[in-house]
Amino acid sequence: MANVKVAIRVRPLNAREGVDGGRLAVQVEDKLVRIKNTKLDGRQDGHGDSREKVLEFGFDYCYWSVAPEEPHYASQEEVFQDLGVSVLAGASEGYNVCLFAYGQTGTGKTYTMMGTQDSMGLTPRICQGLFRSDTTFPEGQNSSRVEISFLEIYNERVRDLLRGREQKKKASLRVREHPEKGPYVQDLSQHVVSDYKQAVELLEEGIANRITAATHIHDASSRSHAIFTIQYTQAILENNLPSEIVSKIHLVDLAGSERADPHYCRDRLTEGSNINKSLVTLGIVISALAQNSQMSSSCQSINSVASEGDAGSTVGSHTSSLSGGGGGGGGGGGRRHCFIPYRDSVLTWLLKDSLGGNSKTIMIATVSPSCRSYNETLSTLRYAAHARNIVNKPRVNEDASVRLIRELREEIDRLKSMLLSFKMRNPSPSLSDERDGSLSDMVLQNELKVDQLTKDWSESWRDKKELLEQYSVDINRDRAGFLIHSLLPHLITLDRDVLSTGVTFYHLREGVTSIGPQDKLVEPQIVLQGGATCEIENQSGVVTLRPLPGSVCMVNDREVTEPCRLAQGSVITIGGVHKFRFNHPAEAAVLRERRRASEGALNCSYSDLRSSTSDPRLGGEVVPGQTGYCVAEGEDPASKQQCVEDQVKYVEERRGYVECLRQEIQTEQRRAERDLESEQAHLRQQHIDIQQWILQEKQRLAAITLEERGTQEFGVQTDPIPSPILDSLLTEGSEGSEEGCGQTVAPPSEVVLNRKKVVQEELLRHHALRRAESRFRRKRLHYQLERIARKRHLLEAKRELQWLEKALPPGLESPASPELGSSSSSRGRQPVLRRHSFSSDLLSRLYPQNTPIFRSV
Ligand SMILES: Nc1ncnc2c1ncn2[C@@H]1O[C@H](COP(=O)(O)OP(=O)(O)OP(=O)(O)O)[C@@H](O)[C@H]1O
Repeated sequence: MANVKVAIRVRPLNAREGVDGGRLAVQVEDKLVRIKNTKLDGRQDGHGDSREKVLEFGFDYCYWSVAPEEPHYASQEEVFQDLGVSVLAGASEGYNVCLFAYGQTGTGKTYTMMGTQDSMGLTPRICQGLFRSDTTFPEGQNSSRVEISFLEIYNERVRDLLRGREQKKKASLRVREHPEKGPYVQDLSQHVVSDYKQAVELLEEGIANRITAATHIHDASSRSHAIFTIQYTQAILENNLPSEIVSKIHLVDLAGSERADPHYCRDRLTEGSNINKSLVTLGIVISALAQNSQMSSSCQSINSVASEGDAGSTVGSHTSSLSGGGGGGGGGGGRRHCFIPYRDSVLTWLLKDSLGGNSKTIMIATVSPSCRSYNETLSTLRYAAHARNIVNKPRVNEDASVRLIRELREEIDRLKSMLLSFKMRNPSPSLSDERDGSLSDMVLQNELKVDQLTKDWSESWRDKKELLEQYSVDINRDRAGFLIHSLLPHLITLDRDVLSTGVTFYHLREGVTSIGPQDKLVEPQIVLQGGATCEIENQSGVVTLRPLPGSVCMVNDREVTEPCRLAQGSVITIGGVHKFRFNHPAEAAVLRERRRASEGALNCSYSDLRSSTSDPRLGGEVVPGQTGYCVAEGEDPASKQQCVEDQVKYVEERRGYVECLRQEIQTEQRRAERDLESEQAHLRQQHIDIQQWILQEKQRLAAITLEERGTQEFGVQTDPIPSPILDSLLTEGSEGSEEGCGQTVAPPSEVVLNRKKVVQEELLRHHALRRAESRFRRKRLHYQLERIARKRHLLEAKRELQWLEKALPPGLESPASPELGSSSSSRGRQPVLRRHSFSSDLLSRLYPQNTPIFRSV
């Protein structure tokens, strides 16, 4: 439980207030604020007027910021040292914290919360403090993440202040309520920041987007309530127990309350009435909460009344006016708890947790010292006095498992000390044995439980952390999308279900990742519905898919029955329904580098060369016969030599690669031909088998028919019976039986039954043959398409090689491949080639020697 802390800050007199001598109505002394009604000065004290001449209010902090030369002047730094530091302390302990500035328009809310160019306010100072607080824990034992969002509530609508320019005028965002996390703004942009500079840039961007306008009192009055939220997540390792605590810091700059002026334009009046409406709701909420808190704790109520002294009665009367008399008097007269109308305004709804909920809350009420603002200042002080009575229930936002482990550890300590004191009091073993034993058992049990829980939690934590380390999420500020980077090979689900909306990533770590249904004996790492099973092995970056018996696996729509190496971008289908895209970030990086290199070689050719050789101002060394190489300005001969060597090495590698592709195409072609031939032979054999079987069956049927009909003369054909003949046999048999049926109803004869069976069998065999034929045709087409794709790949590689060879210095070029022709060395001038930066080490790991890109299946 924690009361809302309240601070009062008195700003300097402004030009308007200073004209009539600048009479002051407010005084500050330590934690007391006195307000004097100067209108009563001329009258006899108290006579004929029930109003108090001087009212006194007690607060947690009072800041006098009227004139810097005064001894008790409170600067921005002093305010930060009290309020900002306690915000940071609360956040670092894992509490939600809210700091909000309330006050009449022009009294210094924005100055206090945001500050000016020369005088930083609380918000930027708190951001600064957040990025400094990493030193609280020993090195390497904690890490933190800071996410920022910034919104304004204008005319009861929520706008995202960090949505980029093009979306500035877009419709308002919706406020929703999560059953556990409470109210939140749907689609509000969150921005991960890693240093103070980024945080302040966001703050400035939001402030620039905020709606301000000139009013009679203030030239740049904020016309909206602004909520700057920092989500601060800390990962901590304490007593070997890793944990994560999350704290939300709301820094709120409310719009100023003001009296409606009929001379304002309609927009200004609507704004004003909305501002006032939400502030009145805030007042009612504060008042009702204060009343509830007082009822709940009579003790607290007495304390607060005592500390407020005379002001208590004033506050009490004001409560009823704010709450519309709904909750009875402020002194705890009502029996039932008041209803808190959080939802009556967007502001109170969003600040629900900060007011009476899970948050440590500080209110800073800003006032003018001038006697001209007596009424507004008094109203602000009463408002603030109410807020002081609100009791919140802040709790550390940590994982339930961590809390349980900590509580169990505390319990163990308690039991151990009980055991110790028991032993000390009963030194005789006979007396203490029983009790001692049960206590020891409890300690032991709890210790075992804690050990297990700590182990489980640490493992799951490590897994999660490892996973997070491999990913980085980039939420793009100005555009709608966001990007997830991962360094490990991974699968992304391609869901067929149109109603599925999530995206799932599966990391393929070093070793074997098993994929299959949950009901397997050993639970697979990737669980799929249905009977689909396979394994994917990642061995030093080489990822291989291994289908398991009884499951159909396809890679790029081609069925695989043997282990198959996966390449970047492959589409895998497991069990016909589960589709994934395979990504290999390291391989993709190498491929991108290659592409860039070949594009670079193509692009930076003759134009570079021409300029480097013809324009001496460029400073490139022009060597007759060797023009165009490594013409980076001022490069020394050694690095040029190195550059040329690199180029030669790269060309060699590419040549090997082209050769490897060519061989692979030939091997694949031979394999495909062999495969198709054997399949064709199989088909042929199948066809012959069917024919032979038909012949046998025909003969068998003829024999049975003859046997059955005895002397009846039925002609038996001796040539092979194709399917239509069997059909006619069946018809013949049927006709025969129909004839019989014309006279007597007899069961079908054995011949008829046999014929039917044979016909069915024949149909089945023909159907199987047709299926095998169409499979064969598909396979042939597939091989053709694959060959085309391989050839295209080879062509691209050859073209790249051609360019690279052309770029080699004369004398250095190795003999070009016969297919490429002799074009490379015959050209007069050579194109410029830049140095390539990819690692050949990585390349050889990803593409080990003799590993074909298209793996045979
Ligand atoms: N403590 C202070 N010291 C110096 N100047 C101050 C102080 N407080 C406020 N001011 C000045 O008073 C003027 C009004 O302040 P500010 O804009 O912060 O008021 P506000 O309460 O946010 O007004 P509104 O509610 O209309 O937005 C500004 O020019 C600001 O620089």
